[in-house]
Parts: sequence; C-alpha cells; structure tokens
Amino acid sequence: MAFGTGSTMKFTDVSKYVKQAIDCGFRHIDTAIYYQTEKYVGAAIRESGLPRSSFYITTKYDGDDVVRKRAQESLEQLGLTYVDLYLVHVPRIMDDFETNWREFEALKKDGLVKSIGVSNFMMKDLQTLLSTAKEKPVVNQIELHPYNYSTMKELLTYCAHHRIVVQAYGCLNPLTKNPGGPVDSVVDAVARRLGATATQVLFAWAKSKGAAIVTTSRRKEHLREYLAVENLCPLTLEEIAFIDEAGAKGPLE
Ligand SMILES: NC(=O)c1ccc[n+]([C@@H]2O[C@H](COP(=O)([O-])OP(=O)(O)OC[C@H]3O[C@@H](n4cnc5c(N)ncnc54)[C@H](O)[C@@H]3O)[C@@H](O)[C@H]2O)c1
Ligand SMILES: OCCc1c[nH]c2ccccc12
Repeated sequence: MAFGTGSTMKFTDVSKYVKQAIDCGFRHIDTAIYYQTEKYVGAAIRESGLPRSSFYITTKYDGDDVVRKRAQESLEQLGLTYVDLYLVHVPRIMDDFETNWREFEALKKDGLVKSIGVSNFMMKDLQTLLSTAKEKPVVNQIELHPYNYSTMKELLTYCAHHRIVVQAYGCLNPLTKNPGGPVDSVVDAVARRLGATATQVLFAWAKSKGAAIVTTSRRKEHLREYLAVENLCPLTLEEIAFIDEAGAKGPLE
C-alpha cells in the first residue's frame, strides 16, 4: 500500500504527514511534479534516517517541457538520484505517444528511473502506447471504486492480460465523495462480518480486483486502519458480487 501526497495533500508542506506515514510503516510514497510535494517527500525521506533502498518512490511527468528535463527537475526537488517508478500522469499530456514513451524508455535505460508506467490510461490509450512501445508500462494508476468499476472492468482485464499492475486511487470514494449511496449498506454488512471498518472493506474490495492501493490521510488513526487491511480475511466471492451490484446502481443523485 502506497502513501499518496496528491488529492487532499497537494500544494501543501506534506513533510510531517510523510514522516508520520513512514513511522507507521509506509515505504512506498507517491508524489508528482504537479502536486508540488516532491521537495517535502525528499525532506521526509532524509529525516527518516532510513536508507534510500528501503523506499519505493513514485513520481509523475506532467507534460511540461521535454521528458528528461522534467524528470531531472523532479529528482532535484526530491533530492534523489533515481525514482523507483516514473508515470505519465494523464494520457492527454503526451503530444506524441511514440516519441514521448521512447524518452521514458531512455530514462530507464540511463538509470534515472527504475521502472516506467502510466496513469489514467484507458484501453485505447494503452493500445496506442503498446503499438509502438519497446517496453510495456509496469503500472497503470487509475481511479477505482465500486461506483466506477463497471466502466473499468474491461481495462482491468486488459491490464492483467498485459501484466500491467493496476494501482488504485480513490478507493474510498463511496465514503469521501458519495456517502449515502447504495454501496454503503452492503459494505457496512461486510464490515460487521469481518469486524472491520467500511474503509478496510473498500480496500479489500479493490484488492479482490487485483489492484495495488494508493491512499492518503493526515491522521495517524487512518494510517493504522489502512495498513491493518493486510491482516484482513479476503472478501467472499458473494460479498464481492454484492458490492459490484450495489456499485453498478451508481451513487444516488
Ligand atoms: N494519478 C492520479 O491522477 C491521481 C489522482 C488522485 C489521487 N492520486 C494519488 O492517490 C492518493 C490517494 O488519493 P485519494 O485521496 O483519492 O484516496 P482515497 O480514496 O484513499 O481517500 C483518501 C481520503 O479519505 C479520507 N478518509 C479516510 N477515511 C475516511 C472515512 N472513514 N470517512 C471519510 N473520509 C475518510 C482521508 O482523510 C483522505 O483524505 C493521492 O494522494 C495521490 O497520491 C493519483
Ligand atoms: O490529478 C490531476 C490530474 C491532471 C489533470 N491534468 C493534468 C495535467 C498535468 C498533470 C496532471 C494532471
């Protein structure tokens, strides 16, 4: 599970929240040049006293400037010599998929980034990319929760087929953006069975779809709650199907 420094965290000094996440056990930190949080992530890593090799750092290209120059700016902000994963933040920032992805492949070859991937790519974007790519993206970071699952299902199958790891953000959407929708009562029932929280059930649901998770919070209690998902029993196939069905009804208007 990765700790994110975008969404509710972007444009703020996140160093104390990243430090708190590291203290709680997070080692995978997600940032982006667009979030303007890279320098605070770098500070938190240094202040942790832990070796660079114990972290997995993701950052993202925002389309400004040529890829290499922008990647070097991110490394400078982070104070790192490499990132573990460099993502194309959104497909529309690629002016030419073939040329831009070649630049991503070159960054990997030259060791500035260990792996390359994408974010917010739908099927048609991946198809275009894969038609000329020498190296496949290792990750597609996408929004995933029960309310958008029906539109993402085909994409998940496509990613699995190409061995592209799906990393889900926005998993808590039914709690944060659409509370009171049809998913709530089903998730609450599963939570009662497992002695878990609704938050934990939503993460367990995303895991049942084969996704890795990126989430965030300023609150330590949330972080503990998130990480405890690791020890939760998996949802049953029936529970997953009930949540899928409730999600397909969409949030109430
Ligand atoms: N690639 C992209 O375009 C993109 C887009 C959005 C987010 N992200 C990444 O994913 C990370 C997480 O994104 P997210 O915010 O969508 O994640 P999320 O859906 O996991 O929600 C996290 C938010 O939920 C709140 N929360 C936790 N428990 C709650 C509860 N019980 N009730 C109500 N609210 C609760 C937290 O305070 C936090 O603000 C970001 O920080 C960023 O790193 C990437
Ligand atoms: O999370 C914000 C995603 C996004 C929308 N438009 C962009 C342009 C550049 C980088 C990120 C974004």
